[in-house]
Amino acid sequence: MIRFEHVTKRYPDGTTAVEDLSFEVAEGELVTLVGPSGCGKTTTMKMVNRLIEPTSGRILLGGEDIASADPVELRRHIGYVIQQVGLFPHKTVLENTATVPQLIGTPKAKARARAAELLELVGLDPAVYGGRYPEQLSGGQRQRVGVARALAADPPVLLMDEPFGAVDPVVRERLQNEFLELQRTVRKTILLVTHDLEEAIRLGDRIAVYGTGTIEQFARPAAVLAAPATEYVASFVGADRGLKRLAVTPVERADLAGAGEDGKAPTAEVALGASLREALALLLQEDSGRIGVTDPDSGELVGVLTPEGVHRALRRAQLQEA
Ligand SMILES: Nc1ncnc2c1ncn2[C@@H]1O[C@H](COP(=O)(O)OP(=O)(O)OP(=O)(O)O)[C@@H](O)[C@H]1O
Repeated sequence: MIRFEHVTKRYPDGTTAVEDLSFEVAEGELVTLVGPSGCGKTTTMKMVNRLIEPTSGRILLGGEDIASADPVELRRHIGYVIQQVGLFPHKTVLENTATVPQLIGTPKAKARARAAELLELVGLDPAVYGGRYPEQLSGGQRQRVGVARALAADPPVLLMDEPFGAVDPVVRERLQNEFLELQRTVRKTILLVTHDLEEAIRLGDRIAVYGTGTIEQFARPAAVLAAPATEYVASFVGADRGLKRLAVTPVERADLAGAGEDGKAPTAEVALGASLREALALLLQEDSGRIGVTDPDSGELVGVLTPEGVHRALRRAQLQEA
């Protein structure tokens, strides 16, 4: 869907921001770009909607070279979410969200109805928040409006630059979870920039770990944690990658013990597919040392997870990635 072919960007002062970059984001995939400050993440992203033009190489969107597209037309198909959100201060939340559809000619009533739906989707009741101005919202709520606004024109592609950067860690984690939930429904092709490895791991279907101006490793989060491609990536992911792996390893049936072996129904539950981290957090609060695991579709109990199960799951993940 988005394809970089040998893309280099050199700024007029001679700074090489990215060099010979080649990678691809599949349709409906969420790829996170992670790396230290100044490594070229934002430059990479801004070349996709032509806010920055590459020096050499080309970028294809749905098979078409974007260099031959009209930049304004191009940007209509690409939602853009930035950390400072960039809401219009003198417009209400509803008006802000309806801006792009109206710009592209959607009748006002229809644009507003769609905006209300989207606000609902990102967890803001339009009846409560629709009439407010941005300054009357918390940072997290503004961030959600930013996401709703980017989705309003229903673009197939979303670019997100540190979209959850401006909020505290607790709100951030909640927004990330909500966003993943949302992505399950909307299935956009997303390029998301972050300097936070945890965020990259939690959100990305695949991660691009940047060194200076180049991608050191492009792989699934679990693979980056299990087998860092270079010394640099190993030091970037750090010594606690065993713990980070909890966040990317799902609870599977094979990890479970039979339900009701001791006749007592578990008092806490997670669904199959939840992360081990989530499961372990619950497990640590349970005196019984076990939690129930349910089928995400039917809600039925399919087994229980114990500390041994967590251990088994981690071993399984290690073996799979080895
Ligand atoms: N207009 C410009 N002119 C010259 N150099 C630039 C320009 N914009 C960015 N750079 C340089 O290009 C490099 C990559 O910048 P970029 O903004 O892409 O990094 P980043 O990884 O997004 O960083 P951060 O996480 O701090 O936002 C940096 O060395 C930066 O100083």
